[in-house]
Amino acid sequence: MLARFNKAADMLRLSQEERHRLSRPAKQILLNFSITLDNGSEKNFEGYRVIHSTVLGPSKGGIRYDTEVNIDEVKALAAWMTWKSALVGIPFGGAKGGINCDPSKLSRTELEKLTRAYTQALADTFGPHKDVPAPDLGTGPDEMGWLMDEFSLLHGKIIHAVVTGKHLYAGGSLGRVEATGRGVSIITLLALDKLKKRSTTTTVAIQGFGNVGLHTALFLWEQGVKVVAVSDVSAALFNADGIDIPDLIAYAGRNDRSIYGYYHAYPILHNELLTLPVDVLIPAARENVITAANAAAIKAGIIVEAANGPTSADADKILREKQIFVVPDILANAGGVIVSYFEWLQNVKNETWNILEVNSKLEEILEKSFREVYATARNSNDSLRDAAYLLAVKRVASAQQAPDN
Ligand SMILES: NC(=O)C1=CN([C@@H]2O[C@H](COP(=O)(O)OP(=O)(O)OC[C@H]3O[C@@H](n4cnc5c(N)ncnc54)[C@H](OP(=O)(O)O)[C@@H]3O)[C@@H](O)[C@H]2O)C=CC1
Ligand SMILES: O=C(O)CCC(=O)C(=O)O
Repeated sequence: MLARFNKAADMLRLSQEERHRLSRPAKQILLNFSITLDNGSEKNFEGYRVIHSTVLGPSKGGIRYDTEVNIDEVKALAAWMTWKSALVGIPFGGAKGGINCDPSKLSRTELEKLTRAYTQALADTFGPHKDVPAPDLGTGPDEMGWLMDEFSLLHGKIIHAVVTGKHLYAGGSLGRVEATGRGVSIITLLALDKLKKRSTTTTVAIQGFGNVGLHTALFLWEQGVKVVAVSDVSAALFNADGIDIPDLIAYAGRNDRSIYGYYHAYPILHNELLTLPVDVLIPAARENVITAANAAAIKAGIIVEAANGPTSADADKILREKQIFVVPDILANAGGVIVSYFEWLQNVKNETWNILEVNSKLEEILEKSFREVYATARNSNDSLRDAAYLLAVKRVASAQQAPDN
């Protein structure tokens, strides 16, 4: 994050003071709390919430339940949220949170206790006009619902707008569950169109088959794009004729959400997926999967970063030399936070929008943002990533310098 930020700061000729103010988080919270497990024993957890910036509005960003989450990761993810919201022009700052845990090893009751304990610890930090969490890796509508419920109990009234990504019955928005994947698919099609590479034979490989990967695969499949490879932790699968995504989703639904053992595709090695000869590679799982070690072997002409931070800074240079068209995460996966903004607006104004309204507004914002980033990159002969950072950092820096701040 810092390598990319510093490049934009150089281009904008920001002073050392401005760089510090913009790049360092406004607040970092490290939590330590325990819950009673189903077997009666106590278990201690470390939790995090980092508020990177509130310059453009209340801080906004997901909560991650994962064994690899740590304060440094959350700091980078929080800053990415600031640049993402600024880039697509929604009035939020950036934040991120997490709990170091393995959600697959916790029961539903334990996950609920964990989420409620985390919310209690952050009851003074969260708030509809202060800091508004959302789902990320390892969390979803259940966790967001428990968070909303606990926060409301602590404040003695229902407060829907404290969190987004909730179930519909708990004040969620139509279209939020699939928003990030829908956004990734919109951006992928825009990139293919721009490069005149969209055809009936366009092929895509997707790493990750969770919320983002699954919905990206589904929407691209619906548009006639051949999804030839997908993976989760348990397996990586390939079918040169294209995988029947609805059939795979149904299979995973019967198989504890795992794609392992699906019989209409061949198992391949996880690393192989990243270097397949496809038109588009979509990393939709974790950070730092495209590195200096494998970047030279990538054969896709387009990479659409659905995950946050999937490409390491030293891999960027190699991808640029190979003239791979990389759509950066802060643009590619912004669909989630955009529809989170719509959910927050509906909650604050007590409104319910229909799905056509949600999806058409989402598409409008993403198309405009893609056009802006593409034009900026062309004018300055920079990568889309440099252009996106330039636009985003400039917006936050100008707001910070404005007389009101
Ligand atoms: N949810 C959202 O709205 C947004 C998410 N993002 C980003 O998108 C990414 C994915 O998030 P999300 O889909 O919500 O998370 P989920 O927890 O829903 O899904 C993660 C997926 O990645 C898979 N995975 C994890 N590690 C690997 C690996 N090494 N190789 C292959 N697959 C792997 C998981 O497999 P398994 O199920 O087997 O564990 C799972 O299929 C993250 O970077 C997140 O920050 C960005 C914007 C918004
Ligand atoms: O929906 C949101 O508010 C944030 C989602 C998120 O964490 C992300 O975009 O990385």
